[in-house]
Parts: sequence; C-alpha cells; structure tokens
Amino acid sequence: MSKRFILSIDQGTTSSRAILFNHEGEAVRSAQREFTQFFPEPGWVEHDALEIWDSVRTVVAELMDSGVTRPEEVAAIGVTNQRETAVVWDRATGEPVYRAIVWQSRQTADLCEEWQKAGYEAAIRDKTGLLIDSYFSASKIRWILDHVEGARERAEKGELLFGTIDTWLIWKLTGGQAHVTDYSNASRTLLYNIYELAWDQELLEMTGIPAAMLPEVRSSSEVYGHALAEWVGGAPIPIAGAAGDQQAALFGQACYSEGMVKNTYGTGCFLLMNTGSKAVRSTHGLLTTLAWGIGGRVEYALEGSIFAAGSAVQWLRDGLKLISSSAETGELAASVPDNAGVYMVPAFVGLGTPYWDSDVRGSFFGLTRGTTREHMVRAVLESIAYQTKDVLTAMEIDSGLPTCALRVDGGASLNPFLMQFQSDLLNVQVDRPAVNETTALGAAYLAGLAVGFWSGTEEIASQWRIAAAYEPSMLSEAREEFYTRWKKAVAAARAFV
Ligand SMILES: Nc1ncnc2c1ncn2[C@@H]1O[C@H](COP(=O)(O)OP(=O)(O)O)[C@@H](O)[C@H]1O
Ligand SMILES: O=P(O)(O)OC[C@H](O)CO
Repeated sequence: MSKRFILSIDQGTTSSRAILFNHEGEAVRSAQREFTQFFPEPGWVEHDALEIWDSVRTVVAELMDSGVTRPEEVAAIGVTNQRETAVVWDRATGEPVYRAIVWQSRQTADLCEEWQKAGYEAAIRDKTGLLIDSYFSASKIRWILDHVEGARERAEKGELLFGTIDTWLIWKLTGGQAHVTDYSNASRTLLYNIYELAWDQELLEMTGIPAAMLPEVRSSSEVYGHALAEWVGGAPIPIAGAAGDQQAALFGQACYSEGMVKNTYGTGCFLLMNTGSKAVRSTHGLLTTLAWGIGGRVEYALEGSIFAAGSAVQWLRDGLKLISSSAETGELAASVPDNAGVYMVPAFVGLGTPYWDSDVRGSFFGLTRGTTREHMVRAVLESIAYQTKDVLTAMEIDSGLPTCALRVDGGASLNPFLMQFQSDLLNVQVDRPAVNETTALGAAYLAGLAVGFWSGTEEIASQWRIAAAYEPSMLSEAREEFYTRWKKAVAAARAFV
C-alpha cells in the first residue's frame, strides 16, 4: 500500500490539532479540540497533562476514523508543541505528579529573582542563549520538585520523568517506550548547552534539577519510536519528527536561508530569524536558540518572544465582552480613521523581548470621552504590531541583516487590518502563505524528510505559496509618530509598577 499522508500533531497553548498533509503539503483533513486553562492564582497558568493527552488522542482518532485514510497509508507522524511548558510524571504509572506549568505562568518569578541575585545570569546566557525568566522550563521543574511531597527524592532515584509537551506525547503515544525530545525543545529548558549540544552539568547543579529525570535529546527528524496501533487506527505508525511549535513554523514557512524571518500571531507572537550554522549572541534581549537539527547538523535562530498578542484579542471577547468574535476586530478597527490617540500595552503577564520585565502589567492610555469601542479594539490590534516592530528592530541590529519580507502565520495573521498596519509600521512587505497551519506543516515536513516522503528542503521550499501580500503604504512621519507614542506608553506602563 502506498504512503499518501503525514499525520501532524500540533499541541498548542489553547488547543490540540491533528492534521493530515498530502505529498503536495496540503492539509487534507484536520480536527481540533480545546482544553481547560487553569489560573489558580494571579499570573499562574496551568494545564492538566492528562487532559492534553486525551485531547490529542481524540483528535488523532477523529482523523483516523474519518474514512479519509488508513494507518497503512500514513508514512509518519510529526509532533510539534507549545514550548517550555513542563510536565513531571511517574515513570511507572504514567501519572503526572502536578499539573503542567505553562510557559506563560509567572509562579516561579521569585525563584528566578533568586537565581539572578545569585549571579547565574552570565553562565546561563553563555551556555543556553536564554536569560533567567520564569518563561523557560527549569524554574517550573524546580517548583514542582520543591512543592510536591517526596518529588525530589523520587526524581533523584529516576522514578520521575520530566518532559516538555513533545516528550510527554511521544512517551504516551509509544506506550512509555521513548523518553526523548529534540534539539529545538531542549534549547528552551535553560538546562541545555546549545553549543556543546548536551545537558549542562553546571546548570543542573545551579538549578537543582537531577539529570536522571531528563529525556534523551535527538535530532528533529528521525524515527523515535512507533505510535501504538490502539492510538492511530489499528496499525503502528513511526513518529519521525519533533520540534517546538515556533521552530516548526520557521521550518514550515521554508525559512531555510540566513536572514529569513517569520512571525506567528497566536496566543503570543514569536519572531524567528534563521541564522544558519552561526549562533548570533544578542545584545538587545533576543534569545539565541536551536532551530532544528537534521542529519547530524544543527541550525540556529534568533528569537523574539511576545507574551500577549491573540490573547489580548481573546480578553476583549471573554474578559471585557467588547466583541463577540476575534474575527470582527479587523472591521471594527478599520471603521475608525485612526486610533484617536489610544494606546494599549498588553502586558498581562509582563513583557518579553526586548524588555524582559515580569512586573509590568497591562494598561490603556489616552482615553477621552470620545473614545469608542472601535478605538479600544484598534489599540489592541495595533499593540500586536508595535511589539513586533520592537522585536524586528532588535533582530536587524543584532544580526546585521535587513528584513526583506516578513512571512506570517497563526490565527491573528488572518486579520487584514492587522497585517496591513504591520506592513505599514515596519515598512516591509508582509507575506501570508496559502497554508496557514505552518506549524503543523513544519512538523509534517520534518517527519516526512526522515522517512523519505519528501526528498529534501529544496522540494519543500518549492511548495511554499503566497495567499496574500501586504505592501507598506504609510508616510514615514506617521510611522515614526505612532511608534514614538507606543514607546512612551510602554515606558509609562513600566513606571506604574
Ligand atoms: N481574525 C483574527 N483577528 C485577531 N485575532 C485573531 C483572529 N483570529 C484568531 N485570533 C487570535 O489568534 C489566537 C489563535 O491563534 P492560534 O494560532 O490558533 O493560537 P495558539 O496556537 O496560540 O493557540 C487567539 O488568541 C485569537 O484571539
Ligand atoms: O502554543 P502557541 O502557539 O501559543 O506557542 C507557544 C510558544 O511555543 C511558547 O514559547
């Protein structure tokens, strides 16, 4: 029976998706399921790892039962995931010992401050390309070891395992046969030396994390094991690709040359620039990270992480009840000639690149009696574009590479107002590809390359098609004025702390 599809599993912050891609890189069928977000204290965000596994099992079963395919026709599975989110579970029972602590969660901010005061920052930056922030996995693992009775002793004895969501899912899918992760996910833990390509003993000692609980780090494109027949429609399928979702999107956007940049507009925004075999060290708050490793060769990326983007739109809908759907924001924003001086800083969980300020919180500025719902909606959408400009400016300086075009994807990239404003503000062309699910596509490509479903990146790059291109059309004075006021708003929000 010939192989017709790759099954991609995209486990995101708010939902799990499974998508079948054909040889042309087209999404043939997909299924999606949301799961519970827990906010046990202000600033904390947690997920139930078993509920995540259930959601993944369900969406995979939905595809495999849809009649579109049979497991024998699926060449491989690729897994991509919300990064940094930490799960610790019992090796024998498969039961998590605590809820998954999500990348957005700030419950370890105090611990991170202690690490900063202890002077760990230089070593961490030097070895991992990251900085000390509760965003990364290490402090989350440590928090679980400190707060769950007996966890530390059990972890030291090798009875507890740690994994980011890729590791957790591959472990579950293979029935506990594989405890692995890939370079891109390992590079987000704060424990992995991205130059030596090894877990770093000194960092493990500093952070108090036992090596026995860590997964084996493998390339992003190889067979890690087989998904058990019971989860995938009756016959085992090789799991042959894994990458963190932002690196997977860079891969799915075919950003294979140095200097190519993508921005994913989801819950947060993540800009990644391919820097090839060279790791660029940032002096402007960008992260140096592993993009992927394939066939014995790793590539690096520069990353800017924006914590709140689409989540601010969700807040307009669910928190303020100002809108009934995310999609209507585009029309509302375009219905007023400008923002009427209203600016919004969506620092719900602090600010990431380039500010790295965990204490700052969200604010609206410039409200008058003339301010309408439309202005507020517009200010929220504009804030996504301003944050992107903050990051891209830092990227161009640190890499010395000017941006020719920005490739975009993710839920909010479907908003034409936002994309046009983004292009205007950056003075750069913004390109949205025909396949918007580039994250899932990237994981599919990584898995497909490992099993010979695609021949190489050249073939993949030829599949990338543009769906919409936005060209800049704003006068430079206006661009500068808007951006100056945004910077003032950020400074004021930070001063309020
Ligand atoms: N048309 C739109 N305009 C603005 N924001 C949108 C639009 N469609 C979706 N979003 C936002 O994008 C996010 C969903 O995008 P998605 O890529 O699925 O995110 P994630 O993978 O982080 O869960 C949500 O936060 C939603 O509010
Ligand atoms: O699940 P997403 O798309 O919001 O992505 C989350 C990032 O991987 C966090 O670093």
